Amino acid sequence: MRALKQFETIETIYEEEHSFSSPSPSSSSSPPSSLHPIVNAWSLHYTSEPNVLILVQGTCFRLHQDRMISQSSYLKQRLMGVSNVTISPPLNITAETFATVADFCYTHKIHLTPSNIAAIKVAAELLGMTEGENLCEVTESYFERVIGVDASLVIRSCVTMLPEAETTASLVSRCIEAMIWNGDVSFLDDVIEMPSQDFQMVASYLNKRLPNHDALYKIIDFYLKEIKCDKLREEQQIDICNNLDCSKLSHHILVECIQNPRMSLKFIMGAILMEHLKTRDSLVAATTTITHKTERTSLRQILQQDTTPYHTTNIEEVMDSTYYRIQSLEKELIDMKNHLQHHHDFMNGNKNNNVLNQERSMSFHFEPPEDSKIQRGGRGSISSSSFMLDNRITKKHNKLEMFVANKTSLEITRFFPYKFINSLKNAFGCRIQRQTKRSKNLSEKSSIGNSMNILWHECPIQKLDREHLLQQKGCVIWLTGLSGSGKSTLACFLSRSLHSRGKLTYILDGDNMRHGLNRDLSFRAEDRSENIRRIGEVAKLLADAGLICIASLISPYRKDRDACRALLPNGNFIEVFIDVPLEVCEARDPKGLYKLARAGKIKGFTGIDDPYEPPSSCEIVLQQQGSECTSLGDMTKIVISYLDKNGYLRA
Ligand SMILES: Nc1ncnc2c1ncn2[C@@H]1O[C@H](COP(=O)(O)OS(=O)(=O)O)[C@@H](OP(=O)(O)O)[C@H]1O
Ligand SMILES: Nc1ncnc2c1ncn2[C@@H]1O[C@H](COP(=O)(O)OP(=O)(O)O)[C@@H](O)[C@H]1O
Repeated sequence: MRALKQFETIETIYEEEHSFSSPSPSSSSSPPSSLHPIVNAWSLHYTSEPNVLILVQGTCFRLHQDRMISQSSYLKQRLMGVSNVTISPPLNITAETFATVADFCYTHKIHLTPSNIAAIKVAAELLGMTEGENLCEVTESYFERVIGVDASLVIRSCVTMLPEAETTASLVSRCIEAMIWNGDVSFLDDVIEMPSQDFQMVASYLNKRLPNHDALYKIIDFYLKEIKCDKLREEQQIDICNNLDCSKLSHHILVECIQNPRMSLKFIMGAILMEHLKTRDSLVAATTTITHKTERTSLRQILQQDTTPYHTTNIEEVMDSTYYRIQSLEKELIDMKNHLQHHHDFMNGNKNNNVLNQERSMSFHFEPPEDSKIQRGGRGSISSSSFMLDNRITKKHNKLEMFVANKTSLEITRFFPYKFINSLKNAFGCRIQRQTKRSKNLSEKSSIGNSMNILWHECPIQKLDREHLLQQKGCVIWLTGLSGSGKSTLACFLSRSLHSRGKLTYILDGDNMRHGLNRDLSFRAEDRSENIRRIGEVAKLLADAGLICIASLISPYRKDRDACRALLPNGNFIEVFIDVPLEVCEARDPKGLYKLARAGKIKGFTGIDDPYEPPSSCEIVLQQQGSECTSLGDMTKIVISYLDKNGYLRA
């Protein structure tokens, strides 16, 4: 193919065709003038007039049919037996782009840039330019090269060409993929501009392209967070989340997903199952000696296998507990025998007449109670099915019987020492699980921190019992944010509102705690960590007491907050980020501290010369609405409705 530069005489044979079909002549405009000389030169050289009209978004192009159909399968099909064709939306090609493409059809030269590549590539794909010199290939090879060096520019032009940019050649997802490889996250600015249906499409392409979905999770989470999930319909949110494949997420991201309130419930369920299967696989891998395991395992088999270790653990616990109960029974029986022996000897003064050494007296028979003082019954009593204490022990002709028969129940309790009764209560009265725990703890003396040989003491009244009493679930609402963001104020609002619903709360305010428990701590990083750790520990106790504990402190470092979260059972730590910009907090400056910090009179002030690390994923984010602060009433409602929905306000 000869370049048209070589033509010496060029006449203008190109002309606008105002009468060409729709739209009306008034809406037509001229194609770029650079195309005129090229078409003219071609006409002169081959002595053939332009013989087709192509109308592109209001602009008429008079061109040579053979030039166009030799390169474009779309035009070849459309121009069959006709001499005019209209290219209009939804075919997303502008007149300017078409002129460049037409130019290429004549000259096989094209000037590609990061800003025009998307439009030209899309046009080439839509027009099926895979014939002849092949604009599809030319643009493809340029695109591949340019995204390696300038993907941030390219993606901008690609996003404006959505959805075609994605449907024709996956341009946006390929840019994102390239940028992920280069560690460049500036594409997030472009992502946020996408309408949800475009984002959904790009995410679905990324789903297929990316071998690991950690980055895709971050992109989806960012999108859901920034556009605020509540602006999406539930199905849209589900569709977006469905682009994540749990099996392609690494462990820590999977765990993060499960706890992420922005993820759809369906996705979280899938993630939990995947986490469970992964854990199971690791366990199986660690324990099994089978090396050739090629056959597929059915879900039924998996579940059956899973229940086996569970049952084994249960059986072990019950056996532990039974063993402990037998041991303590034996011990108490020996004690009881010794005490009876002792009293018997004492009363009779006859050490040789030892009834308890006779075979018969080894078994105790307690008569059915007439007015029993301690009976089988509720928690705290001797709850064995076989022990009933009466004020008479029947052992005819035995002096012991007479002695006992004359005693009041109080004396009987003296006679059977408290320790014995308490031990019997322990041996019989406590629930198996609790007993098991205690039996373990008894044998496991630990060293914690600087303390040696310390035991954990279990009490039969536990968190669930207290929660039942209070009709609420013990938890920690952890308010974090800059100084002046409104933590203390919101804590009071929450406490008051919950109080009026009959719920028991307690506030741990950073400022207040520094007046007492934490008075020895400064604002250096390590002291802040210690401050947060201590408050976390106290909060944990309050939650265990069944209270709704509201901790309100800057807690600027993510790892410290995460450490507090880890202290509590899952779901008991509700992190609330009061996301108020520094400028707003600084303008409020209720204590004048920002002013002092700016003047350098306070060093290491959060937000000024000490960092604040916002939560990367927390249960609730309370953000400004545009330039307006969310009202305290609304913030309170958001938190309380979270508590309500998640069952914290009932036992
Ligand atoms: N250097 C520095 N940085 C931040 N804050 C400072 C500082 N010095 C004093 N204050 C005042 O102390 C309050 C913060 O205490 P906290 O215990 O919440 O802080 S932290 O969680 O240990 O970071 C904080 O109170 P709030 O305004 O309630 O947050 C400040 O008033
Ligand atoms: N949602 C809100 N809108 C407007 N002002 C608020 C809001 N929340 C708190 N404030 C005001 O901001 C200032 C700082 O609030 P405070 O609760 O002391 O913050 P923190 O405990 O985070 O330092 C107070 O004067 C308070 O009245």
